[in-house]
Amino acid sequence: MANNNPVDRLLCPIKGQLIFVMILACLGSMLTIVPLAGIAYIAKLLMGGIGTTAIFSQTDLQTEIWWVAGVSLAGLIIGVLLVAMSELLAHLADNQITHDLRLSVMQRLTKVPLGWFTNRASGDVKQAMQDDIGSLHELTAHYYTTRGRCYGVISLSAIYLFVMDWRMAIVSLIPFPCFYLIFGAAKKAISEDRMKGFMSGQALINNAIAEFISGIPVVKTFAASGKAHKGYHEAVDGFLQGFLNFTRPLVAPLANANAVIAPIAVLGMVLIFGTLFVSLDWIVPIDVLPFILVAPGISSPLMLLSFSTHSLTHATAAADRLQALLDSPVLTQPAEGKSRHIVDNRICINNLSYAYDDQNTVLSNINLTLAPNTVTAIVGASGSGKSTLARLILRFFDPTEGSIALGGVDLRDIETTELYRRIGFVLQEVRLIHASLHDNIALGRPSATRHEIEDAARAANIHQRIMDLPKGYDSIIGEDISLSGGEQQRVSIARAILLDPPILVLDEATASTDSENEVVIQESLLRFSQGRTVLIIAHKLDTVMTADQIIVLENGEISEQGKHESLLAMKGRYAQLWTLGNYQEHPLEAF
Ligand SMILES: Nc1ncnc2c1ncn2[C@@H]1O[C@H](COP(=O)(O)OP(=O)(O)OP(=O)(O)O)[C@@H](O)[C@H]1O
Repeated sequence: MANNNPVDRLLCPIKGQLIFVMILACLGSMLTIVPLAGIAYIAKLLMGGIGTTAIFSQTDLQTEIWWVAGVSLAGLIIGVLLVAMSELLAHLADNQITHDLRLSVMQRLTKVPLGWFTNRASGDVKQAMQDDIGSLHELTAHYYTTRGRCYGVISLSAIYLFVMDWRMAIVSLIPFPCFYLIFGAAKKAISEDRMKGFMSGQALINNAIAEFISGIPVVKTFAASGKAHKGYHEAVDGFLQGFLNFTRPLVAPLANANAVIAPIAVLGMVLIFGTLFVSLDWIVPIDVLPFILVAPGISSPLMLLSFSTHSLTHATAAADRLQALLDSPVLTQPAEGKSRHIVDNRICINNLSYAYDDQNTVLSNINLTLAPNTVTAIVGASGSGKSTLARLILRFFDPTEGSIALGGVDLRDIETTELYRRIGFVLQEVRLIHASLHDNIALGRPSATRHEIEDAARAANIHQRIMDLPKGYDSIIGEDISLSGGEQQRVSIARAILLDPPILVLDEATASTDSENEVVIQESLLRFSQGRTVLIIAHKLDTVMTADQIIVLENGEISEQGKHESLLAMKGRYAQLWTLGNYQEHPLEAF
């Protein structure tokens, strides 16, 4: 049966190494017990135990003591070396898996549909790439060696004590099962409801903090009313209550459990029962020494064992998220060569429907052709599905029903690189990278000359703004310059223009631009779109009134379709939107 444990699946490539480091750590820590046993043995020799005076001459006794001391020292040195080696190998294994995981996540991210990113905050990806891989470090680099060391110390100590005297071993080890009894009872006291309350409180507070930080300007504006902080306060109070419910039943039992196995408590047990057994003549006083030396040393590895389960819980949650990321569905890539059948730059949308989830169909039964050399505009109320349609043409997602063909070939049969070589796009949400303005514009064509980049920037009406900067095109975004939303859009328009694609999709490409710049950009886009297949999504109807066809979307369906004049004459939804927008006829400024 396949192993579905996310930790096991993620750590599978280094499982062998982890088992090996665990065994090394176990052996190493066992050897560190040898000096304690050696000390006890030497003490017994010196005190005349084991009938030594009878069998050892003075010289033999000295030789025996040197031997034992030598073996003890060797045990200690080899033990420490083995433990150190296990730590080193665990960190090497961790480096390997971290490196491989980062690469796998990156590779996966390059294969997921672009629409995947619209559904996820970049914070999620950052959490997986940085925080979750960091949590796995606890597991790979430390958990297995810690467990190995603990098992080694506990098992060899117990065996050694039983070999020394089984009765003393039993009474010396009694505190340790007691620890688990008390600790186990405490864990049972935390019902699933309490655990859920604590976890959901934690999630609520995380969201509240994120909202609080992102909304600080608003919070400050409304702080006088005191209401703005309410959500945050409620989340904090809720978390506190959940935290108290969760921890209250734990505090006392945990303190008791820890007290029971504290080294001093174990030593107390050893001394009390040692005295008793000596008075009963079951053992001689020197027989208590191994228990004094070794039994208290079991406490800390036992505590470490119980705490190390925390890192396992943490790592399991992290592994879950990472595995989900690695299992994200990828965009199916067609067999090579199908793109060769693309005959022109015509886009045909056939009976297309799309739903983001099972319940809500966002687009239904769309039939539309975007012919080469024409500009098609999509208008409609907010939420009518305009951006979704644009994203489907860009293959951010595949249609739920129906198909989109480019030059007679289904988009699903066109390799991604070929698709984006043919279709350029400028979307509402602009993404610029932390690099120079030159590199940002040349992102899709790194071989472009400075002259070509400047021409593209001129067409997007951003050239002069860039030239006014002290470092010009070499200004690093985010370091040398902070661009406004409109300026960012103009940089991304320059980027699309430089790519020179035969098909262009513009989704509110000038939405953040002021009216003056908008007119200039619309004019340059108009020049640029000549001879291409262009799809424009616009909120402002007057910016697309000269489009070859205007599509009116209503609740995910095409309600009207035609040229500006014929749509106005229909006196339908378009005419209504035109009247509501109080637009003026000024065709020169439009497409
Ligand atoms: N990633 C998504 N996941 C789920 N639903 C979505 C997603 N993106 C959009 N929607 C929903 O799909 C519907 C259409 O959204 P879309 O963004 O396509 O509309 P729009 O006409 O472009 O709106 P606007 O003009 O405001 O940008 C809306 O109801 C929206 O809530």
